[in-house]
Amino acid sequence: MRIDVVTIFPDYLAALDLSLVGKARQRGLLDLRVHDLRDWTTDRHRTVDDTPFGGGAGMVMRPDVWGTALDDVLGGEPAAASPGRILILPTPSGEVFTQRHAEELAGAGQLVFACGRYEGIDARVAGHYRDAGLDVRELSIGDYVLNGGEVAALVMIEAVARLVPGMVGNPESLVEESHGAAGLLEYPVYTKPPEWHGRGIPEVLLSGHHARIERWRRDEALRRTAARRPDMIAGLDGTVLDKHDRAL
Ligand SMILES: Nc1cc(-c2ccc3cc[nH]c3c2)n[nH]1
Repeated sequence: MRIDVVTIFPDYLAALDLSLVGKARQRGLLDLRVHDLRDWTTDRHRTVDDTPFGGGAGMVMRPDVWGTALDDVLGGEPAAASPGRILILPTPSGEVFTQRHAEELAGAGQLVFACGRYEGIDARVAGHYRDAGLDVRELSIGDYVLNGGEVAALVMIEAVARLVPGMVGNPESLVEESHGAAGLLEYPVYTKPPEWHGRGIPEVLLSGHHARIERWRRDEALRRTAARRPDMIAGLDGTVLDKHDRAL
């Protein structure tokens, strides 16, 4: 998979040289390229923004600079001729990014993240590439406002990259996870020491009885989800909950 990030703060993406994503890049599993938007400016001051039409505070990022950058990064091919390519615009006003998005994006051939700053990117940029037939997604990572798209891009890249085959050593660990296949939050986990600040371990986890352990974990996941994310319970399809679950 190829991932391109276009930003005026390329150093913000240095975290992608570390840990799993960094190793995947070294192993050639991930072709991740970070680009400085200012490399596509044409003036002495390397200007990327201007005042908003209609007035108001702040500045807006120019469509012409973004257009030349994205045309280059998309390889100059007509957008429609590039299936498996997705242009992602992090924005507080986008659809909220979820694990389902991560799973879908992990199957793409190329992801291009356009990280805005200031008051955002001129709205014509998204429209231009959408009308050219490209798959354009305006995505939020949550209902809070950041100062730019870079942190959102880091979040989405990590969530996607860890799903790319070969990224994590044990693919099993991708199955048992919060927001996993069962659509429930993760159960609580424990490790040594068996006692810590006078707090022990749930007895069932020391029993060696795997069926009981599995059931306890499922119950805890259900309890946690009902308490913290009742919206997720409402979203479960009827097949997920068995009669034991419903009795909780
Ligand atoms: N979920 C979320 C995204 C953002 C975001 C994304 C891009 C820009 C550009 C300027 N401010 C921005 C904020 N805030 N919160």
